[in-house]
This record gives sequence, C-alpha cells and structure tokens, in this order.
Amino acid sequence: METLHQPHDELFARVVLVLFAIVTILYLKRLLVSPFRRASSPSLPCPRGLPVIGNLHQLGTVPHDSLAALAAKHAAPLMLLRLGSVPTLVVSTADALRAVFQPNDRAMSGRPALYAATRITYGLQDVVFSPPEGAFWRAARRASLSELLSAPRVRGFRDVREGEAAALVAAVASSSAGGSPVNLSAELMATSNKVLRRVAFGDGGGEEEGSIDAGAVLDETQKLLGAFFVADYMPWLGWLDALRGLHGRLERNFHELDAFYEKVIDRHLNRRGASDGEDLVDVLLRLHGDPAYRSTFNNRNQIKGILTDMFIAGTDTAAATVEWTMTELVRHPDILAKAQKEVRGAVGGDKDMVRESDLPRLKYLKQVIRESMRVHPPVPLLVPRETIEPCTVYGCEIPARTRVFVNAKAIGQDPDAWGPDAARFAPERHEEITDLSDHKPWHDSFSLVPFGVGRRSCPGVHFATSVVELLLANLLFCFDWRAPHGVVVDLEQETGLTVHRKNPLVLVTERRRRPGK
Ligand code: HEM
Repeated sequence: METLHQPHDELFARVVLVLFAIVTILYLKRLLVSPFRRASSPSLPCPRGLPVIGNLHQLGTVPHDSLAALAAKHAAPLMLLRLGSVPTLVVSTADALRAVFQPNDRAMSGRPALYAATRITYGLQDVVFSPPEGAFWRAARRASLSELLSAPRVRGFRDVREGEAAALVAAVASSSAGGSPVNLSAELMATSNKVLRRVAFGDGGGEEEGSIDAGAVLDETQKLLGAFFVADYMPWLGWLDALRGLHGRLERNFHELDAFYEKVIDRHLNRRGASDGEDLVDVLLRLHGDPAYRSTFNNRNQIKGILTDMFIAGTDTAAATVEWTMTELVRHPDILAKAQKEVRGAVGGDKDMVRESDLPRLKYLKQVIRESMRVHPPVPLLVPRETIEPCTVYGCEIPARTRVFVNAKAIGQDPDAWGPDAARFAPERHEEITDLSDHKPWHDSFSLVPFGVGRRSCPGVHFATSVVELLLANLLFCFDWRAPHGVVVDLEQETGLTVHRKNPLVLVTERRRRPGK
C-alpha cells in the first residue's frame, strides 16, 4: 500500500507547492503593480514603492513635507502611490486641485473608514467621517451649517469667546509676572479647549461631570485619531495594532468618552426648559425631537459622535492657527509691529481689551491670519478623502475607493499660484481681497485651502475665524512679544492630523502700558 501511495503523495505535495508559489507571485505582483497602471494611466507618475509596504516608508516623520518633496522630485502635481495596500492619489498644486475637484466633487467626497475614527464616532455616526452616500451625513451636515455652526449661532457665543479671551490675557499676564517666559502654546490650547467645552456643554465647561477629567480624555482622543494604525494601510496586519497596545488604549478612551457624554446628556435632559440659553448639546437634543430630522437623526450615539467632531475638529485647529501666526510674527518683528499698530489704533489705547465689535476694522490682522494659514495650514493634508465612484483625472481613470490626500501645505507654496516668493511670509499679498469678513473666499479658491474644498469643506470656518481673530487681536493689543534672549524661534513641526509646533512656543512678553497709567 505504501509504495503505491508514495508517488501520489509526492505529486500532491508538488502540486500544492506550485500552487502556493503561483498564489504568492500573483499576490506580490498585485501589491507591486499599481491599480492605476492597470487602469491605463500613462500620464500620472507612480513613484516606485517596496513590496508589501508600497510607498509607506516615503511618508517620513512629517508626511505633508515628504509628499511635497516626492511630488517635486517627480514633477508630479498629481501622483499615485500605494500606501500599504491602499491606492492613494496625492494632489500638490492649485491647478491639479482644480482639475481633480471641479469635475469630480461628488466622486471625491468619501472618507476612508479609519480604524480609530470608526470606533470613536460610534461607527461613523458623525459629520467628519461618515460616508456621504447615506441620508445621515446630509442631515448631520445640514444641521451643522444651519443650527450648530451658523452665523447667528456663532454670534450668540460671543460672550463665551470674549470671556475666554480675557481669561487668556489674565493667564499670560500672571505667568509672565517678573519677566518669566510664557508657554504660549499651552495657554492657547487650554483657552481653545475651554471655549469649545463651554459652547458645547454649557457654562460649567463640563466640570460638573465629577470624577471625569474631560480635558485629559479628549486629549487622548485627539492623540489616537492622529496615531498611525497599521490596519488603515494593511488591514491583514491589523493585529499588530493590538500588540502595540493601541486597541486597548482606544477601547479605554472610547468608554471614558462615552461615560462623560452620558453624564453631560443626562444633565441637559434634567434641566430641559431652563432658560439660560442653548449650548450645542441642547441644540442636538432639540434636533432629535424635530420631525424634519427624526428619520435620520434618531439615537443618542449620533449626538455623541457629533460632539466628538466639534472637539476634534475645533479645538486644536484654532489653537494651532494662533500658535503658528504668533511664531511667524515673532520671526518678523516688522510685521508684528504693523499688526500691533493697527489693533491699538483701531481699538483705542484707553481700552482694556479687544471686543468682537472691533474685529471688522482689523484688515491687516485678517491678512496676517490668511498668510499664516497659507504657510502653515493647521490640517496640512486635510482630512483624508476616498473616491466613492470611479472618475477620470487628466485622462487617467481613478478607481472607486482610492484614498485622496490634498496637500494644502504644498498648494500654499505653489509658485504658479503664489509667485516665485511663495515661501516668504508676506501678509500684503492678500491686500486685494476686499471682503475679509466673509468666509466664502476660503471655499471659492483652489490655491488657499486650509479649510478644505468642495462639499466636505469645513463648516466651522465662521466659528474658527471668530475665535482665532479675537485671541490674536488681544495678544497683540495687550502685550509686546519677543523670543527669549539668544533664541531663534524655529519652525519644527509635530505630526498628527492637526500639526502643531514640535517645541512649544515660549516667548518673553511685556504688558502694554495704557496711556496715563
Ligand atoms: C482654524 C480652525 C479650523 C481648521 C483649519 C479646520 C480645517 C478643516 C479641514 C481641513 C477639514 C476637512 C475638509 C475637507 O475634507 O475638504 C475640516 C472639516 C470639518 N471641520 Fe473644520 N477646521 C477648523 C475649525 C473647525 C471648527 C471650529 C469646527 C466646529 C466646531 C469644525 C468642524 C468641522 C467639521 C464638522 C468638518 C467635517 C465636514 C465634513 O466632512 O462634511 N472645524 N475642517
């Protein structure tokens, strides 16, 4: 029997071996060959990657800068990469952005279901990460624009912003007493966080929620959303994230966040009918009872998902904007002096602080902020997109489910859009924009896109600019600023979805002397 079976066994082993080799070769070939090449794209460059990881290693420690360098090296306003197993289109100039989005805004309007975002948003029940095809995103986005972040609602929170701007001035004055340098990065983050918590949860800023340290929990949420999850690029290796402890951290954070939101929502339900103004939780609870929204907006998790949006999208973006603007101002004392002169002249030297009613007169300040967001967009690769259907760009077919990175930072440095001195910090280049109080020009342009582009662009522009302008105006009005002796303020960046300075901005400051005092 044995002698009869042996040749069959050998043959079987050989066949299995050959089949295994074929499957492996086909698999590696699939990984090595870009899907775009198969889809006939002679014109779009695809920088060569490595087996399995593709071009992931080329992202470096500061991905938007590495991608800009890669695009420049290949003279590729549009390039096609493979990040792990994910086909990815990278857009790096204003013209390319127009060519991609003008005809394909709908096709480009998806978001990839990233691992951490999916968990934190209760399975994509929010505005930032939810898929655009379903009724939920449309309803939630409509609610954001018309209720949560509308111009009247934002105006209604003026007292909160002015109160927190005054608290920031007091905190800076106290930390700088006796000539000590101030950690402005930390002060700005605390202020921005407080504004959002008061606006979202009410006057107590969430402090009523007893033992839960909401600031620390939300901070961890932000870190997890910016962390690199292997599963987002090579799903079959997702188990590595568990070994790295990321799953455990994510679960802990999710449950802490959830417990916090449950308490906040219960507190709001218990005090319903009280007449002390609506915060965002009140608005969301009201919408959930509204027949116009009931069919799509119908469970508590959606309220929690949208609250998370407000925090992740609104807190450190505003803080980073002021942080980078102050960085550039201290590096350019002439521009700092000009902006200060404008603020002090427009507000009046006898006043304590800048009020929101003063802001429309501060034209140069708005140019400075615009320039800062051109050179340092706080979300340099926007929030990742994903094509929801195939589309054609420059004659090349881009398949559905291609990830899309818009390099807002590279676009802000594009010499075709900004001239040969694009790298120079020069607020005057925005002089020709007449209506700086209107947020529309942000979204009309393809050359300045810190708030994104098309139908998924940021609905919080109004909210964000009112916070940023007020905080910056007060810092310039109330204090003189300079780097500590012998220190050159650097431009090193910390990575994450939102990009802050790597080293905190520590400055020496002196309180402005009021006339006659
Ligand atoms: C300076 C501050 C801010 C910057 C630079 C910023 C930037 C961005 C960017 C780049 C996007 C992605 C756009 C795209 O994919 O095209 C975005 C989306 C979003 N932002 Fe902002 N943002 C800021 C402030 C805010 C604030 C204060 C809020 C709300 C309180 C907010 C809420 C949102 C939401 C809900 C989305 C998702 C929109 C969607 O996917 O439909 N943002 N933001």
